[in-house]
Amino acid sequence: MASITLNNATVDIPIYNASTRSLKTTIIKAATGGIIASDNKGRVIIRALDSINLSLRSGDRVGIIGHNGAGKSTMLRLLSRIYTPTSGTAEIIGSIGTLLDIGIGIDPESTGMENIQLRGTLLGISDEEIKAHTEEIIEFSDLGDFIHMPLRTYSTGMQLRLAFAISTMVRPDILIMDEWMSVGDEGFKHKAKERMNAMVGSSKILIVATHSAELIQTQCNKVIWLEHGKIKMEGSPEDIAPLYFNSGL
Ligand SMILES: Nc1ncnc2c1ncn2[C@@H]1O[C@H](COP(=O)(O)OP(=O)(O)OP(=O)(O)O)[C@@H](O)[C@H]1O
Repeated sequence: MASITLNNATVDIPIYNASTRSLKTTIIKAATGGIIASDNKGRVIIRALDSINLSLRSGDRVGIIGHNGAGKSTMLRLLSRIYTPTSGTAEIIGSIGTLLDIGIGIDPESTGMENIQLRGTLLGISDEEIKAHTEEIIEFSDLGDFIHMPLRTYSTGMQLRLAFAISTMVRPDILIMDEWMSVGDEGFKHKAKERMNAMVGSSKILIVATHSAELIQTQCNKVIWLEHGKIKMEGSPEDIAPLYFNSGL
């Protein structure tokens, strides 16, 4: 079973080096971004998500759309448990896998082998699971003996191959992605697509933030349209996508 329940979930990001005084003149709301405000202690905050109510169940394949700064990445971070709500609640049941910033946690001075361990640990994967997948990651990334060399000796494409192979080693209940990942040269792209499809196919809930109408039409059965940190509309791709993509945003 996998489920996500957000109840009036709000995410405020405190900004420590901004002054509230200069904001008093900013009456007109910016066209993009969350709401700039001050909290009850007078500190400047950005309300990136504002009172979100959401209920997702197994079988939901959700596309999150919205203009720049609407709150999509913040939503992905909240659903990945990177952020906790400032107020309201987020109940997330099921194992979570993310394909966000796949290069994070990759150390250029460490070897490929060491990076499998480092990045795997950062993704919350147990030592046993990392060990069980190591051979398969080496084979999939096609790095041969380079796996024993420091990452700074890899080309960008080689680094991406390894990062991708590590990030896709597990099959989570809830898969959270920032756009569709396309990595490597033509040969690798094909393999990577198959592996992505397998990961997406076995996930119970898929959440992808995207600016692509095609991705929404082909992969999603639900769309959430965010604007200034709030849900503006929620519904089927057939209903929501034309409204959003034809709105000139
Ligand atoms: N680390 C941060 N510090 C301060 N403000 C932030 C931070 N991250 C996001 N914000 C603010 O939160 C709001 C939502 O940002 P978010 O990155 O979630 O938007 P987005 O919809 O993913 O945008 P984009 O399509 O441009 O990536 C914006 O107003 C942004 O200024």
